[in-house]
Amino acid sequence: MEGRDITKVVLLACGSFNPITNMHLRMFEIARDHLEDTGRYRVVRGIISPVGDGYKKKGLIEACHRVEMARLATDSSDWISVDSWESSQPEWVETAKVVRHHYGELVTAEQNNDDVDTVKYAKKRRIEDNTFEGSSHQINRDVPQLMLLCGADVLESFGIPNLWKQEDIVEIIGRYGLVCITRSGNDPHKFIHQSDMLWKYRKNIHVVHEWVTNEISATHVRRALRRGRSIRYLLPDPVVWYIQEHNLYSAESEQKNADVVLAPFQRYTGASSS
Ligand SMILES: Nc1ncnc2c1ncn2[C@@H]1O[C@H](COP(=O)(O)OP(=O)(O)OP(=O)(O)O)[C@@H](O)[C@H]1O
Ligand SMILES: NC(=O)c1ccc[n+]([C@@H]2O[C@H](COP(=O)(O)O)[C@@H](O)[C@H]2O)c1
Ligand SMILES: [Zn+2]
Repeated sequence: MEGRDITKVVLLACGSFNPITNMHLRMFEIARDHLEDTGRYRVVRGIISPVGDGYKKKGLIEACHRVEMARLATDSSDWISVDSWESSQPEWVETAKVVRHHYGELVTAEQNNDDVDTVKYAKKRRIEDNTFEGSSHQINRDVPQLMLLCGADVLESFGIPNLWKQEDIVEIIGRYGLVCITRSGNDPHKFIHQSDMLWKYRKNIHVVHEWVTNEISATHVRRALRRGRSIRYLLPDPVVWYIQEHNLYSAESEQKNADVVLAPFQRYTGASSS
């Protein structure tokens, strides 16, 4: 029987995955080891949620390809999977909403589980009031805790004006939790220290130091492809084959959205194109 004070965790990674790389997959493994090492958590699942085309990031190729590549990359994992809900929405979805959606799915799954498990069904549901920010929202302790998983560059992007709503950051970190993997060029501890808001919720931010620093980035992979260089061993072979088969990533695809303002800036400033 699992100890009462071990919390089940589901990790959710949001991003472009343009394309997915080995480092995206490593993030999950590193995060799971770190959380489980504390003795407080058991990581039961990892979800990759590729952003929709409406994000309008420069060089972002169609979601159907990014989702399929992420599926191929996670085929061999018994705990990481891909979810296409976010990418199939007609417009770009704020990350806080994506987190909310997945938490809702976990609650529904737990309720269905209760319905078929009569022992569990008879049991008094352990529901406690969530005291977060005085919200009346309830947390069911049987539902795993959902944490957003990201690299330190995403954490530092919280400081870019008009990119994130402050209340969204508070919700993601204060209500759910964040696991942040170090990335060279970023100093998440310093960033948290310098932000009063992040400092307030620092206990919900798990900074995971990656000692085997790995500079793989999707930008590097796309650049190598444009130059006809090998990308083998930077991403799983089935993803390499998929890219070759569909002739993805060219000088032309890198110009996609070049004149378009990134969706969050459009939404928060009213700007549409440059
Ligand atoms: N090498 C890495 N180390 C730590 N985190 C990473 C690394 N590569 C990607 N991530 C994280 O993975 C998530 C998805 O990132 P994203 O799809 O932007 O990949 P990327 O490699 O940064 O791509 P791009 O170069 O196009 O920005 C983000 O949270 C990002 O911080
Ligand atoms: N305000 C927001 O919710 C907000 C702002 C910027 C990026 N994001 C998300 O962060 C991720 C960043 O991905 P990239 O690092 O590939 O740009 C994406 O999933 C994107 O949707 C969310
Ligand atoms: Zn990135």
